[in-house]
Amino acid sequence: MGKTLSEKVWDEHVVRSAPGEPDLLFIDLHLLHEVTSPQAFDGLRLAGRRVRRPDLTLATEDHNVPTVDWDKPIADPVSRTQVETLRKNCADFGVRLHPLGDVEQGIVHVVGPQLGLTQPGMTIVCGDSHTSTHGAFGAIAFGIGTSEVEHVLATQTLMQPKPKTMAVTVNGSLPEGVTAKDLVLTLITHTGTGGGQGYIVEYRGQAIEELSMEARMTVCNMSIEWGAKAGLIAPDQTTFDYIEGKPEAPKGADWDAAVAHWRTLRTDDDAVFDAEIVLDASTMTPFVTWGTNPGQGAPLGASVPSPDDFDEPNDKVATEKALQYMGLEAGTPLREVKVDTVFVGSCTNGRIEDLRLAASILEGRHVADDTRLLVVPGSVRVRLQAEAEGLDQVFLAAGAEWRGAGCSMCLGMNPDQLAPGERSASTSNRNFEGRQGKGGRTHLVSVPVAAATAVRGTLSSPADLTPVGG
Ligand SMILES: CC(C)[C@H](C(=O)O)[C@@H](O)C(=O)O
Ligand code: SF4
Repeated sequence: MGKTLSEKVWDEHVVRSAPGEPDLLFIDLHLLHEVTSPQAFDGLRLAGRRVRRPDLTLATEDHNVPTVDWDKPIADPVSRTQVETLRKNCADFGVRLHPLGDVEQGIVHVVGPQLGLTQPGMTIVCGDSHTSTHGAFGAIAFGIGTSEVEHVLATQTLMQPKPKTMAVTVNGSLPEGVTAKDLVLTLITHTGTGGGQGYIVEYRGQAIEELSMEARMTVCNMSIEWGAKAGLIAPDQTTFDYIEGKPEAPKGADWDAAVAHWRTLRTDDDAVFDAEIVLDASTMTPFVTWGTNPGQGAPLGASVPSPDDFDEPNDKVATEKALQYMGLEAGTPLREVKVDTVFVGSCTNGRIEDLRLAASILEGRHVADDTRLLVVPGSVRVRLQAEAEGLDQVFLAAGAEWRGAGCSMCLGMNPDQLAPGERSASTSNRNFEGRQGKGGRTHLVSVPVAAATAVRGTLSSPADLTPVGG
């Protein structure tokens, strides 16, 4: 019997396997940030150990950094301590760090791919659940806890039970204006937030093959939001073209050898998955969340649901609770929901293609009165590229705030936060209670929906906008 893609990558990394025990895996790339690494380094210090493979370890500052005044000392004492601790740890242990102010600084899941460090067939870990993003390149990539971070720092290996395999096959093509974000939000509402639990998921099918690398990252990013251990996509020409020429990509004969190997990283025709979900992309529409988990979503053209719309008692209760927190009334058309703040950014949708798309919609238009738009590049490189293309000028002319790189309003660990009761349309990946600030209300949306919502002030898609000059 053949093997699935994830089984191939897994098997290539097993250092030790014994019946009834988790496998010991070699880790090709270990990414670090300021939030989940301090105790891990403390553990090394206590045990008198060094970092086993600093050459396979990379750190960046992203969660606690401000997106304005980044050349000044960090004002918040907790954030400042986190960042300073990372700097000291990286200096003490010889780990490469891209700090605030460095041209390679940014969200860890944006930085790895843009440096060409993220490559097909790798095992990649980070003390961060959205490490699944890197699966877009055909890597097994997943988040780990702080004690596991310590283990990987010390040994460059990790104990892991082999997950089951699932295929998500997305047939057909996405309609014009419908994005990877709509696809993955649709999937999560279909499966629920626990639907992927215990599985490594391979996304495949025509709609997935047609996605750009950055759009594939958007899909894989949200694997954890439906409980999957990891999500990956078989590497193809789109993948190779994206990696080629990146600073850390293989060069010359090494490149040819790498691509030859990467071409073998496909699920064999006779391989069997433990489970499969089949979706049709051609029926998908702009999709937004109305609730307090990423699985509480609906097409933008629908109305806020009522608890009575659900059969399961748990779903009824969850809906009632979510509507109360979100300050929404059942039956309200989603397009009438008024939004205070729009956030374009995060490791889900903070890359250059996202900013180009947002700018293409905002060009010649203005953000609605009483609405605030924050555009936050996922990395300094993304910021500089956007500025070279004049996208910053489009954002500023539209009345948006153009910020520095970081996680920003994706989560309330830095100054970019919602006020209690404030409502956002956000291109990030989590809408939990308080995620963007205590009492804040989050609607997860695609980039086009975010941009159109900023212009109209209510949840909208570009199709709702009057033509520029019209
Ligand atoms: C802070 C970090 C551990 C966390 C994660 O694991 O994902 C964060 O990045 C998030 O998105 O919630
Ligand atoms: S952008 Fe958001 S989801 Fe991504 S790593 Fe930062 S906090 Fe986590």
